[in-house]
Amino acid sequence: MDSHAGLDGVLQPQVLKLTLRTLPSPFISLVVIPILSILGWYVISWATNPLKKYPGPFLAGFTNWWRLYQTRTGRYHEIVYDLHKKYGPIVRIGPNTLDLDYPELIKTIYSTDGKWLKTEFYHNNSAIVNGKITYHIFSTTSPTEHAKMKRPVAKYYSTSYVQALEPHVDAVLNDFCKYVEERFINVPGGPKELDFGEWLGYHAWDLISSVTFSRRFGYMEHGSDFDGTIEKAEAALRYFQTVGQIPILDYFLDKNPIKRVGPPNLVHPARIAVQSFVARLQGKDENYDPKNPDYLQHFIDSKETHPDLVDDNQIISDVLVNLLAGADTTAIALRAVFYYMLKNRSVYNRVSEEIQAAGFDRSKPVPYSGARQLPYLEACVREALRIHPAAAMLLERYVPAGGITLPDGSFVPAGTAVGLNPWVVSRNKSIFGEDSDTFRPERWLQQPGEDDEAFHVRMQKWNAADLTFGNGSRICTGRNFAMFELYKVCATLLHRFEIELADPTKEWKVWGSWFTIQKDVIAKMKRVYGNAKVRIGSNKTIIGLPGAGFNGVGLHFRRQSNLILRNIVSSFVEADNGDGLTIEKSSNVWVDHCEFYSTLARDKDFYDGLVDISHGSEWVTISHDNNGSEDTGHLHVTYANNYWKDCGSRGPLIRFGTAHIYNSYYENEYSKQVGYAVEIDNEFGGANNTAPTGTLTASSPPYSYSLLGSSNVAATVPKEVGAILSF
Ligand code: HEM
Repeated sequence: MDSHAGLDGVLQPQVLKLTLRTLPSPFISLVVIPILSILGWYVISWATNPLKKYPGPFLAGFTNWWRLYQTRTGRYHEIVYDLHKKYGPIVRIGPNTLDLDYPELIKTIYSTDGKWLKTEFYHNNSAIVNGKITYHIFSTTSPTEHAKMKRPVAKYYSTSYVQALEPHVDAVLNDFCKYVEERFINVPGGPKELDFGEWLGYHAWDLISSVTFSRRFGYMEHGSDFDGTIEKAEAALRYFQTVGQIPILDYFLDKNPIKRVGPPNLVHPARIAVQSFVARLQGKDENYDPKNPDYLQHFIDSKETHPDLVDDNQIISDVLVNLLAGADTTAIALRAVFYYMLKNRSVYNRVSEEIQAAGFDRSKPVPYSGARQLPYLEACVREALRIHPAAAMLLERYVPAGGITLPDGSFVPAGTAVGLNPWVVSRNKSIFGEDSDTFRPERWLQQPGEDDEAFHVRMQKWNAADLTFGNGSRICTGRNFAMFELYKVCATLLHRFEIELADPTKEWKVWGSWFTIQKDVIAKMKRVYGNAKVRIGSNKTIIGLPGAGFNGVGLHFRRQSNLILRNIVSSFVEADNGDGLTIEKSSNVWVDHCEFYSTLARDKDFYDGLVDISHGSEWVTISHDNNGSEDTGHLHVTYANNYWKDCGSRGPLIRFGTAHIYNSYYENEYSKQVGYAVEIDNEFGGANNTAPTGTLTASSPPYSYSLLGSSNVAATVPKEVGAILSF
């Protein structure tokens, strides 16, 4: 007892001290305890979470920061695909999120019944309008709101409306070809490398703006992302995919009222959208031709048909979604098709042969109706979209009330975020075969020994597993337009050009998460010309419909008589095939309203002549033609109302003949050849006619003709020449 009492006496103050010490210091109460509580909460949530049974990265079971971090690697698509290889068809990629690889669930999860709602992942794709967060057709998660936005405009994305956009697509595609030829092909020293991938992007942006408001952003013309919009759009995508993993971050970063650090504003597209809308309403939109409808006009019309649903803000929103959803996606798809074709030379050769054999008119873009008749091209496009889908992240949906039992028999409760990732499902080996990681277009064709029925059933199964454009009520609105663009652009470029990768051993670079953006597709292009001499017999009339012509095909009229050639465009005939038109030992020829051209960038003998009249040809008339001729034969030739521009030499060279040249305009001519000439009422663009004077007089020709007066020639003739006739 004593000793006890003694101990009490000694120890008591120390116990008191210890008790005081264990009272929480500010550090403990402000830091340690909250951390421990949070950790405890995490552990309890983890331990009690019904998704605990599913495999996946350890950290992903605790926090969405795991997947947020993965979006910053640029390899998100590959990381998730590898996880499926490791864990099987179900991978837990967040505490409440499952990434599934069950193609048979596509119809259920991406249904049209409005029960499987998009998650808040999509929400940060929104803006504050009049102080309120406003979602658009892509980002709204409410089925009611979505239906209200989609109903007024859905029909304008149907095949028939899309096909009516073909003139826009043709015009942009023609200019794409022109720019590429001028800047990278017909250049001193021959073709040079171009960043083909970037150019496909410029094309996609200019095209989507053209079909949306009949005005191009101008990236092709500038040959660069001159206003930074393409880069900003990529930055906005990076924000979207990253912040989407923890949606609440958007309220702090973008939607806070103090300082916005959200995605960059796309000022230029927004400004043009508003300008075009206002000009259109005022009837002052000079870019718009009512004969060629565009989406802006459709959206304005939708306000008339659905005044209760569409207001001006909705129209601007529809325009902007078109631009932002329809540019990068189609650019990625185009790059994928070309890259894989160019990497696999046998595929490239086969698809090129198919297109060349189809006999399309080389002077125009391939019509969509023709491009859709090419089975191997279709196989290439589908295979490229399969192996490189533009969107490669989970298309998240909430499991509705009642939950879902997965094919492995496990149960997933309501409220879980689930979905499939197009990148993963399109490589599913049970659907696409053991070689699903390989680009092999042939898989889309009927196989030897596979009857029609079996092929049909296989394609149905593959189509059902196709998530390239999403599925169900939230399927991509622009998919018909995207496919229209893909077929036309691929067919046209393969038809007009021979394309190869600058370094076939080099891989492209892909930065992937929500979109799989590619860089470094550097190529070399050459123009594909017809490569033939075509002989024409006597008594023929060849008249071109508007735009018709021959590229690289030399027409030969030899030892014949009576030929009329009108309204034809002839270009780039290499010397081996003669000239654009060669007339030898022939008589009675009328060439009218034709255009002949090649380029000054190549040696003058590479393409040789344009129109060559020689070996005693007789009674030839060249009228209303654009560009040049050479080597006039020693009999009678009339040149009336022609426009020669930038001819390198011999424009024309009159060695032996008698030429009557009048009402003709020579601009930038470099002809140094001599001959004999009596010229009347011509315009030499400031230069002098130094040819020795001949003996012809104004009344010598055995026909009547009228003169414009030399001072009127320059202003009049260029407008009246060339293949401008319509029949
Ligand atoms: C190859 C090109 C394209 C691809 C691969 C593509 C892909 C997709 C995907 C996967 C979705 C569904 C997203 C989800 O469910 O989470 C989607 C939605 C959408 N896409 Fe596309 N897209 C393409 C071109 C276009 C074009 C050209 C337009 C417009 C002209 C467009 C407009 C839209 C819109 C408005 C949505 C939202 C639809 C809705 O929720 O009702 N897309 N796209």
